[in-house]
Amino acid sequence: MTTPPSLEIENVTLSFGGIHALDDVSFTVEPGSLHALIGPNGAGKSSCFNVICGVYRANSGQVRLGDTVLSGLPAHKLAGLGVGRAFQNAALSPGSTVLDNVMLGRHSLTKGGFLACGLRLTRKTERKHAARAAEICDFLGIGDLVHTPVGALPYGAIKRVDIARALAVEPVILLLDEPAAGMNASETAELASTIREVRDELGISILLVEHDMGLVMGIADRVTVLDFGKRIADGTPAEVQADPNVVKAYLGVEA
Ligand SMILES: Nc1ncnc2c1ncn2[C@@H]1O[C@H](COP(=O)(O)OP(=O)(O)OP(=O)(O)O)[C@@H](O)[C@H]1O
Repeated sequence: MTTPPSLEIENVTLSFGGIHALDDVSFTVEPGSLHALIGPNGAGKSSCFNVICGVYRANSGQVRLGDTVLSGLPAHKLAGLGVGRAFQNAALSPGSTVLDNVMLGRHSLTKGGFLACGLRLTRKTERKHAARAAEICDFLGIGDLVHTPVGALPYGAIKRVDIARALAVEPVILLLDEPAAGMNASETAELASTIREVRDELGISILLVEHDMGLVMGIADRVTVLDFGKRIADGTPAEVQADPNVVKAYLGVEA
């Protein structure tokens, strides 16, 4: 297993009119680690996620994966560079099967993509990609659902399909935006152990953007905390939990 490159977020600033969504934010996702980005409502987590995956362009600062500068690249280029991402509102095709949705993630791995290749994609190649997509579904515990339309699945399974699609690009880093949003307690606990397995068994670095401090504290190696667009803490889960600035940001009171 080769060591993945680190993801560097360096002095990133993002404004919407007069609102500083991100104010000089820096942190590093170390190779093979599970790094959580947390903060209260409006702290800037989604803005940061969107800057990293090319949806928003930062006013200043840089995002790098190893030596590759990601800032300024369009979102669709990132998959080919080893960045997999799953969104808060899984943008899946509900009428298509689980396997067909996950196969869309294989798109970036074929020269020019499936659409460009059209009929030139050989059956053998397609079978190879379908087998890998099914293997990823097995890994995520949805292997028995590959022929089920996504629209017929319970919410927890839909989120897994979205993660499977992100893993189908064979990423070196997986970006997860509030994957537990809308899940019940047992779905959240199962998801937490799956995320841990992605790190431990696949060796993929993970950036987990999450509102819920409770979820990340048990699984993250390192935690960055944002509040009002600023980085207010960065450390191990125990360090940030004991940080008075973090307690104040979450509870609105001095520790
Ligand atoms: N597209 C936008 N246009 C204008 N302001 C925005 C936009 N997106 C975010 N903001 C503002 O930027 C700030 C950070 O918002 P962001 O959604 O990144 O926070 P968040 O930490 O993800 O919050 P939540 O946990 O509520 O999703 C907020 O003040 C928000 O109102």
